[in-house]
Amino acid sequence: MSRLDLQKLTLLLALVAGLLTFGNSFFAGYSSQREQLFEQTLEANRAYARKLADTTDQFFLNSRRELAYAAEVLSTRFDDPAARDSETERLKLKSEQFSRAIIVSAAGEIVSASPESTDLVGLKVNSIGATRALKERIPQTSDPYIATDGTYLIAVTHPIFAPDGRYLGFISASLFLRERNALHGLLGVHYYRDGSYLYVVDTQGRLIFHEDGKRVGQNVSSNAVVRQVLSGQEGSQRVINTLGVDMLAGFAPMQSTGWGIIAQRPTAAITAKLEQLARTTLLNAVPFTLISLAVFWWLSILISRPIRALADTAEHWGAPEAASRISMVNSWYFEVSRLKVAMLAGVSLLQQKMGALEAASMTDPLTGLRNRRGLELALKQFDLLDQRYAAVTLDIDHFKQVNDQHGHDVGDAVLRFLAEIMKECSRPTDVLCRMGGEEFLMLLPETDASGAGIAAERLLARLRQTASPTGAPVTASIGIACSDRYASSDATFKAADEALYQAKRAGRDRVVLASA
Ligand SMILES: Nc1nc2c(ncn2[C@@H]2O[C@H](COP(=O)(O)OP(=O)(O)OP(=O)(O)O)[C@@H](O)[C@H]2O)c(=O)[nH]1
Repeated sequence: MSRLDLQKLTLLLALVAGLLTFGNSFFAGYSSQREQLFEQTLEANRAYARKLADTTDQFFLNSRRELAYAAEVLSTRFDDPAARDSETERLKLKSEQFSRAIIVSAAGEIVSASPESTDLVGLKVNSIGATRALKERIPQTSDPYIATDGTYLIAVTHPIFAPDGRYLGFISASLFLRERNALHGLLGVHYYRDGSYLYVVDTQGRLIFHEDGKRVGQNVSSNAVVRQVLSGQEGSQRVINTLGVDMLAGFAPMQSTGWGIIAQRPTAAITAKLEQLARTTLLNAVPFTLISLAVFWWLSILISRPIRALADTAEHWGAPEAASRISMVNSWYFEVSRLKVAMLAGVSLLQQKMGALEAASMTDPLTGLRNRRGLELALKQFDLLDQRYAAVTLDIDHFKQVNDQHGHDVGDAVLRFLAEIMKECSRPTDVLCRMGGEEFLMLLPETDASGAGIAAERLLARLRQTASPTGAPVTASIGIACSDRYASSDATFKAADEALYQAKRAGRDRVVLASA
């Protein structure tokens, strides 16, 4: 598996951060919108239930007034069949509010009915509603009951009294609950087609009105909302309905009858709407997300590029061009510029140390002159530049005696002393080496035999004139050979050595030029 680099890492971090932020705000927005919608729906349903309760109350008030008027008319004409039929007819047909209108005598006999087709006239009433009306003799709106002819209804009744106070009977207008009735006109048109509906319960919690006509008559008093509205409360509540559906219900009681009106909307309808909204929001967010990703990607490249460039140079710190490669990195932000400065310092330190080590490996520790490795490097450079040189070999005379007479330390000091004299008597371009023991070699570039001879004589003269660490001057013998006369550097050195040997044999303290 490839290792994660900074660019991928920054991109990944940006992605994770972006997703978390987006997810967080998305879900926070979603939840708060849902709560808000729930509250709005609950309040709308409460207000709607209230409005319908008021409208329905008004309907029953008006109905009572109508009946009161009819009772007034009939108080003096109760015995007139035409008058009775005229009132039932008016109530049933002209108002078109009621399913049926009847007049019942004080003896409990139906004396007029509209529509006439019902053929009720002459029947004795025995239903709960009629019995109660006959007994209580007051205007009232009944709870639902099954009428004498088996119809499930509610009835608005008004007693009829003669002017002398004699009870004559009552007039009744009824709504057939299992048929289309005035309540449908008042309540039936609901505003949503998403499972929202409303229903009306009587004081016992039985359904008087429901969009599903088959449920009329069913007792739903176990419903928490029904219990509240029947206790006279108005309000709203999230509730699981009798069929197990999660609903947002608003409810209001009716003043005139004590019934309750409940308007409700399925919670799922709102959630579905919100989910649609969420999908749209997500889809709308796609282009923005893509643009953000592209920007993040571009930024991650910008941020990681200098770090990567620095990391690449780190693999080649030892290389001579490392410093210049690091310098070229575009350190456009603070951290990278700090890192770059630190790396440059590190590289320079490393190269110094490496240079020092390299120099040490080519230097004779006692004298500070080049050793054999140093000589080889110098020869390579001469070869590269095709440079000729004069090889000057030098050996201290009777050095053994120095050691013997003055001790090894003084011998060392004499070797250092000679090295200093060699440096003083040479040019910066001359290559000065200690070949081992008390043997030295000088390469004088672009110098011919006579030039080298003059330089060697000058050095010997200087030695003769200067007191060495022994307290007295030391002398040396020198052999010279010029490279242009020999096939190789080895041959040149060999020739110079032979010349030195001749100088020793000839009595030392002298210069001998190799005879090629
Ligand atoms: N103090 C000191 N002595 C060294 C060092 N290297 C070699 N020698 C001594 O140098 C002496 C070289 O002596 P020889 O090669 O016999 O020659 P010489 O005495 O210089 O005599 P000629 O060369 O013939 O003039 C030896 O005694 C070595 O011990 C060194 O690094 N320090």
